[in-house]
Amino acid sequence: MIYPPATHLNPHIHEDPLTFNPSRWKGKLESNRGEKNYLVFGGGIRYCVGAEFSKMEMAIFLHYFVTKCRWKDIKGGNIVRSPGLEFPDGYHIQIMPKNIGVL
Ligand code: HEM
Repeated sequence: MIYPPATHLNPHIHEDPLTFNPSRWKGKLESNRGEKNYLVFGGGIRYCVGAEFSKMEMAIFLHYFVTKCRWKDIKGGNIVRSPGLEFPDGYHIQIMPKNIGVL
């Protein structure tokens, strides 16, 4: 049984692993078949068939979200890693179009 956080959150493998830094992957994940230190989509012959679709979908979503919207924390947002990522109190945000003020 593989325990992905053992590598994903290991500071000897990934510098400052809890910092949001998408640029850390630049030039490192070229095979698109997974590698032993990046197991988000599994690896080897059982590598996720939806990996490229999911990455494209997330990139499109994030692009529109940050260019068209603003958001404000409302409540929650406490993170528990056990080993998956969980928000026990939820994470509520208010989303507004970028050109309209907060009501
Ligand atoms: C962020 C989204 C996704 C994540 C994190 C993810 C993660 C994974 C992981 C870790 C595996 C390997 C499981 C194992 O080794 O036992 C896997 C396999 C698989 N995933 Fe995904 N997946 C995602 C999205 C998708 C999507 C959108 C599809 C379909 C359109 C999909 C279809 C599959 C299939 C069919 C397998 C089995 C491949 C095989 O056994 O040959 N996944 N996924």
